Amino acid sequence: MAAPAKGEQMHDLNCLTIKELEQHAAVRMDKQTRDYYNEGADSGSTLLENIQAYAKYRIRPRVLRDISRIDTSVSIFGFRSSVPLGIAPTAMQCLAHPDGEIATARACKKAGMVMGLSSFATSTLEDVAEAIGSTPHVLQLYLFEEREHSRKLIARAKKAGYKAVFLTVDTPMLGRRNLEIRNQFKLPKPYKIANFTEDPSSDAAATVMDGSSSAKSDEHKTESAPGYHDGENRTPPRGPITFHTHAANPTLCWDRDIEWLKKECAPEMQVWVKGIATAEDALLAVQHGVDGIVVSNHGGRQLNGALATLDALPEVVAAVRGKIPVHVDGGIRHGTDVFKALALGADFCWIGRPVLWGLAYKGQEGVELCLRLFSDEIKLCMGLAGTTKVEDITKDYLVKVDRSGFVSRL
Ligand SMILES: Cc1cc2nc3c(=O)[nH]c(=O)nc-3n(C[C@H](O)[C@H](O)[C@H](O)COP(=O)(O)O)c2cc1C
Ligand SMILES: O=C(O)C(=O)c1ccccc1
Repeated sequence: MAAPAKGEQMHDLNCLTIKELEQHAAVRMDKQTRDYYNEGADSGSTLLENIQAYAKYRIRPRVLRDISRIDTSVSIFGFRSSVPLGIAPTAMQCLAHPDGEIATARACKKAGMVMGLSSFATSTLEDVAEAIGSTPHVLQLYLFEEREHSRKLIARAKKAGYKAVFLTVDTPMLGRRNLEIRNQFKLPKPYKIANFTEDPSSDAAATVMDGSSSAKSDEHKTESAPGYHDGENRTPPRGPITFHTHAANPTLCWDRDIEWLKKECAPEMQVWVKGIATAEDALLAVQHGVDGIVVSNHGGRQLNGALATLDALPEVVAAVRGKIPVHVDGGIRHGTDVFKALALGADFCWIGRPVLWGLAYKGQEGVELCLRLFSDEIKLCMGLAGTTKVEDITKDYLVKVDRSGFVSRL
């Protein structure tokens, strides 16, 4: 770390960009972790397009506007977030660094940024809540077919002060990730899927703890059938029952499940849906009274061939018409990406992999660096584009460049 001269910012001269952070992380992670974190589903084209979509837009900078006071902050969950950017929930952060989600929580607290915690975290939701203190935190939820697991998790989250539940809706089946399959990905000892270990008799705990096929899988086959809600006595997937089988819930549907979740979460926690990609589903989300939407394709890890999230964003924004907040994640690697997403109508953005790379690079310090790089870039972009307030970032600041180089106003 270079010592800052007066009035200068602190830089890590070995790591000045998120691209460099990715490169440092790549050589520090073992192959299984690197592949699990970085890959997308199938050929990975949606993962790539999430990133490339940002290059289709260019900024129209305005000048001579006195940008000496730039305010990058926004209100979210009754809190003033330092930037319009939060940390998306990603599973098993202890694979990147032993401090895992706790390091991420501490870095978020320092930066004044909201954190999403995965249901499949390697730290308990209570420990993460304690580490982040009064900075808002939300719990990502996979609604299990065994409702009791979800009910317990929701009750714990309420007690620990989580502001919202983000129901992940893009995993009715798990996307095909070929490197994960080839590596026979398993959570190495001593790490645990921390939120499900308290009740060793439960299916989820028994199967997520070691990720392997065991005597429990046979029990699961017979016991879990009543967990399906369509009345059919279907057989759960064959083969090893792992936490992957539990994350994917093919029975999820709007009427029954959103109503159930809203009742369970009220009044303390909001209910958001994460993984909306169309105007039709955005309208359904509004009709079902959810509190907010995250336009997401799970970082290109689910349906490969799905639209890049930045390309899905405008139709969602148009459909929602300001009735509820619309957030976006996927492929955000620069401050200018955040600016472009906001200009296209997003209220807030989230980053997934860059935080994992920060963790792998230097634990909490690496996450702090990641968040600082984004914050500095957002401020610089706003200033150079001629904006001093986040609310002022509108589509007037963007043009779209098509493949032949033709530039059009939005
Ligand atoms: C390694 C990894 C694990 C993830 N785990 C979860 C998860 O447990 N729950 C969830 O809803 N999304 C999960 N996501 C998706 C992220 O929340 C987010 O949508 C995505 O990472 C955003 O794309 P980005 O990585 O390009 O920023 C995961 C993503 C990655 C890369
Ligand atoms: O890897 C993922 O993208 C993910 O969401 C997940 C997390 C834990 C278990 C299964 C899937």
